[in-house]
Amino acid sequence: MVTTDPCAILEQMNDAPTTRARRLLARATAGIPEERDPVTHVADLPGRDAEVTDWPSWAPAEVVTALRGGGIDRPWTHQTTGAAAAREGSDVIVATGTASGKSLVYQLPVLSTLVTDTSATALYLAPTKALGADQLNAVSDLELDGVRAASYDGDTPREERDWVRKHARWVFSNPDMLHRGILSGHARWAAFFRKLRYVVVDECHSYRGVFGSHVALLLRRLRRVARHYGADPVFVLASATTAEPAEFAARLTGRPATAITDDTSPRGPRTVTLWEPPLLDELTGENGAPVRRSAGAEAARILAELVIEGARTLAFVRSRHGAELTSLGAKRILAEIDPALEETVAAYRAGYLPEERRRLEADLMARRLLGVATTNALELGVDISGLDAAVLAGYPGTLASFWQQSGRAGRAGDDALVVFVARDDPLDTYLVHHPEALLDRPVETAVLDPVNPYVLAPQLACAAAEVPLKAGELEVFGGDEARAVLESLVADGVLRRRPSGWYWTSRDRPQFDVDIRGSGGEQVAVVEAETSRLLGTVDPGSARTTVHPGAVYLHQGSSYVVDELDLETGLALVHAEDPEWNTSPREVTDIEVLKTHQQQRFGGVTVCLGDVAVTSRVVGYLRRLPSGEVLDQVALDLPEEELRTRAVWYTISDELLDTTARTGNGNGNGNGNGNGNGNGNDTVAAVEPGDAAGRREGPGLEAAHLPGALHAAEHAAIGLLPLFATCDRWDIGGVSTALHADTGEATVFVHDGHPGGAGFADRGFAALVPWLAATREAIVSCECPAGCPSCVQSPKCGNGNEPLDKAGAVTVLDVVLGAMGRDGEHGHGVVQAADGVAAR
Ligand SMILES: Nc1ncnc2c1ncn2[C@@H]1O[C@H](COP(=O)(O)OP(=O)(O)OP(=O)(O)O)[C@@H](O)[C@H]1O
Repeated sequence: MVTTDPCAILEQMNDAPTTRARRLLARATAGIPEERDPVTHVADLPGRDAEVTDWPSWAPAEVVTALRGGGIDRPWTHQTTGAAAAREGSDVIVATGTASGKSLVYQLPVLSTLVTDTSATALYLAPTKALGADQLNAVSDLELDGVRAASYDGDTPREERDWVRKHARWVFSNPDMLHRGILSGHARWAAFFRKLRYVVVDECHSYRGVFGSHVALLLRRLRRVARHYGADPVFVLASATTAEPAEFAARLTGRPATAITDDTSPRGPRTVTLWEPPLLDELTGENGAPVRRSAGAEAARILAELVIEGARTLAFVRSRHGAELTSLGAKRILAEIDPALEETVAAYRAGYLPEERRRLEADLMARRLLGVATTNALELGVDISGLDAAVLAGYPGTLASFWQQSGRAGRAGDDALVVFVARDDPLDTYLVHHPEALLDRPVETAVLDPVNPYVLAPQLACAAAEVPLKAGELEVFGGDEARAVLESLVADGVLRRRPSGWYWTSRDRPQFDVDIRGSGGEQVAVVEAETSRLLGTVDPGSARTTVHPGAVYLHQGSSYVVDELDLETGLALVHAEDPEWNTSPREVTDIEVLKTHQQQRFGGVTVCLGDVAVTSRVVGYLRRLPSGEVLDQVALDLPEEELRTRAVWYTISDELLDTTARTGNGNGNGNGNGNGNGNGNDTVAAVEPGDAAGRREGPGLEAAHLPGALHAAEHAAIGLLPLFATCDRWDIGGVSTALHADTGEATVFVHDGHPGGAGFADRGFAALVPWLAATREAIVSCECPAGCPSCVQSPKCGNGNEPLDKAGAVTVLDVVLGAMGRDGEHGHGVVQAADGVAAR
């Protein structure tokens, strides 16, 4: 409506967006009624000017000329500081923001050395083949004489491999190839190792969890083999911004490193917006819970609006399928407005060739493309920056990724918009209502645990097969832990102990049986029955839940349905089919405490960290529409499985529960049905009927509500742990019970999802108070009446999210936090340990 009232005009002028980012935001929210305003927070982050310096005098002129020709006129200060430290022989980790020129920090010393010492060699490792190919192209484009950079990965043709081994001086590879293709036959690489001067570990923050633990041991193996040939290479690590980079580098490589964290690259100002999609009136989810519009659908709408404004935008979506759907959604909206705009939107996911990535980068730069919906494939190492906007559909799992993705937007001198759209889960809900947890917190350090015996055992076997292990070498592999693992390897006949050390005796190479990306054991092959094409492999531990008969399996954007799962032969047969539903397994689970490593008592609350055995059986699956609507449940009969891992748990004594019930501490009037006789992974464990009944009464945690309250508290805690440990909610599980046989009390367990653990439970134990406080906050800040996916429902609940008692969960957490807070000394002891490393 046009107004002529001068006051109103003045007001409108004051309200009018002043920056481009604010104008884009106004466009994205235009037409949304105020009562459905999805924006929960807007923050304007300032920009920064570059700090440039001169090229170091030690860099040969031809190297400087080549780099200048590649577009770098003068280096930024942090680049020369890092490069100089590496040049002087110190291991370096450069942990600075997106597009801050980390590549130059290793290119400068490596290229300088290769040019001046014509026999020197270097190794570059990337977590993905695509990134390795991109970085190789960047170096090859410099056209420096004699550098002979070449890739050695799964795609390198056999006939080229010989040439690379003999002649390449800078080899671009990945951890998988280093493990299977280089270290396993290192004698053939003797000349390369003898002169190895640098090892570059790019995007090293992605080495976390079980994979990170494997890579940490792999890098120790690499150093040993290099030493065997008389070389002692300098390690240069590049990482997204991370907390405690020096400590992380030391954990990853086993040796101290100099950290470069002072980012002197220029950065434009950014407006970061937190966005919570509205609850839908027309749909309900599991157990009648309200559901929100999906983050992907919301991102499609925002993407379309920004494209209309001519803003170059990347939308990050968590799954490949989701990225395709978001791109399609945006195209559909644009087609109705201007068919020409439809062509400016595309989807991008992993598996694209380097040339395709290049084309995409070029198209975005030339504005032939304006909007791209992508998985995190465009997060690592790709040379796309300076965009107008980034939309993040769902929290990418770590703050490092959050900043990495949002850093694609913003160039010096021009402001950019970042929109974080919450998915319907507790962590995202928490974050959009607690901007400080997203915007003001230091980036977390990556969690890995190189002394996990399940990782250490196969890695030590590989190490011994490469070069017999000597007693003096064990410190770097974990000292006592390594000795214990070696003893068991000897007892099992895997290794032989001789006075001079530990020897691998078989003719076979152990590397081929050790999957560094999995958690051990034979992978299950997913094969299309009709064509016999191998689509991919699945961890043995997750095969029952991801490729059970009837499961919908997504591969590279295509959908398949599983016909048969044979666990003995490790084979899942599938056929191409794209049903409108997805599937989620139902399981029953039991947990047994094997050993308690740490225990703290706080009055009636006890918190523990220890080893557990989790036994689970998949008993069926739900078929669910993308809207969340459940179609039906299908029964399955699969064998039981045992997982030995680490867990953190808390117990509440009967007395404390009785007090709570009597004093009405908490309102306990949720909707839990308290049947308490289901059990499952991430769910309530078996409870004898009536065991809790009769013991507890009152308005607080009364018996009938207790299983649902514990179950809901457990779900929300699983959802929030990724805030404190760099894990995904799918990396961890949980079990809750009103009476556990081993603890004798009401207990909530949260456990690592991998054999031996990956350090996540340890992290949870160390950060118990802030973690449970955030869990409580996530529940109370959700507006739903009785529990929904944004707070206490879990997408992977083995029990169909029953029973769940939202209000009871708050009471449980109040009781636990109250007890820990009351017993101040101990309580604080635990909190302080929270910032420590998750080492054993
Ligand atoms: N000193 C410099 N001056 C100008 N441009 C530079 C400078 N250093 C690097 N660049 C350019 O900045 C871009 C990003 O560099 P680079 O890919 O090395 O950054 P990065 O920190 O590794 O990025 P990512 O966060 O994607 O890993 C490249 O196009 C590069 O050419």
